[in-house]
Amino acid sequence: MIQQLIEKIKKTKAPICVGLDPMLNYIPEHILKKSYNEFGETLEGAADAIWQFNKEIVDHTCDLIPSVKPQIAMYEQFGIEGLKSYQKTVDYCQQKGLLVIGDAKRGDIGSTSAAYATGHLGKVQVGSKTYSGFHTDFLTVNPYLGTDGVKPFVDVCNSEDKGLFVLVKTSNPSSGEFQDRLIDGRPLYELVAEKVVEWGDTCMDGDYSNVGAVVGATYPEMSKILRKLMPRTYFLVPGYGAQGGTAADLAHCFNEDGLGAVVNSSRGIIAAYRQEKYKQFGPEHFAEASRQAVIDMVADINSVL
Ligand SMILES: O=C(O)c1cc(=O)[nH]c(=O)n1[C@@H]1O[C@H](COP(=O)(O)O)[C@@H](O)[C@H]1O
Repeated sequence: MIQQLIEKIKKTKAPICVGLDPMLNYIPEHILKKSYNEFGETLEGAADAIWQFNKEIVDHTCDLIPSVKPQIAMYEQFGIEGLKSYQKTVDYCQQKGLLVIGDAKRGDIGSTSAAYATGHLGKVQVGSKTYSGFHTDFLTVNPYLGTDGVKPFVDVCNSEDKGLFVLVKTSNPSSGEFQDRLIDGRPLYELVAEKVVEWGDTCMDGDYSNVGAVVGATYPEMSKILRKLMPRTYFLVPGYGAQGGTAADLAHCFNEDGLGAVVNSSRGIIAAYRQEKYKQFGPEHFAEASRQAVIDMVADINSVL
């Protein structure tokens, strides 16, 4: 699966994914009004609004990008109706030729992880039939429970040709509370990185592994070390844009071949029309503002490669 992502990155010259993290307060009034008129101010109305919003952004950016990353929490907050919009978004993006990184950060004891892996990446058996639940191409995984919590995801990657991004060093301000703690003189994120390499060795797809790592753009010194520790691991790099990460901070996440990382921006793209820089588009043309923000992000990142 990682080779499919690499092919699309090479074709678009855009090592990015657009984070589809819709919040109602980013959604322009005209979309909200239409959905509320049809479904009322209900969970169904909200779910319809986030779907319409996503669809327009995808329509305006899909020719420029290789991948998207819907964050499931943004959908789950609207219950089942929200999850239906998550599913519709995944289907639509895949129809448009995009690879979908499901951001669900799952991980549990082995048997429960196996069910998560089945639901998000694999196939479930129902009597004589099999079905794909959310059928995303990649999934973010929390490694806190250790190898037996991660292995079921790796197994599904091998049987279904899917991919993972395992949290190694996250972008948030408190990430160091646990991740930077020294164990036998070494930070925990390095030990997790070594495990990710070990898990990934069983799941190679060409030069890179289908088991990738999440490495935040907000900790550039650490990404430099991690890039060396994990030469054949693809990085999903969140934290660019809204969280303060810059192109200069990203340079170390890439290998010398210009590959090795896919940079996410969510609010910076989907809510671009609210930024001073893109205000001229106005809320009616929010998706055109997103398109321009994608063009600017790609140019910015390519300038450091
Ligand atoms: O796994 C992730 O994608 C993730 C890991 C991390 O360390 N930091 C992080 O921000 N994310 C996600 O990346 C997205 C960042 O959104 P923006 O800050 O709006 O670009 C959100 O969906 C986060 O949940």
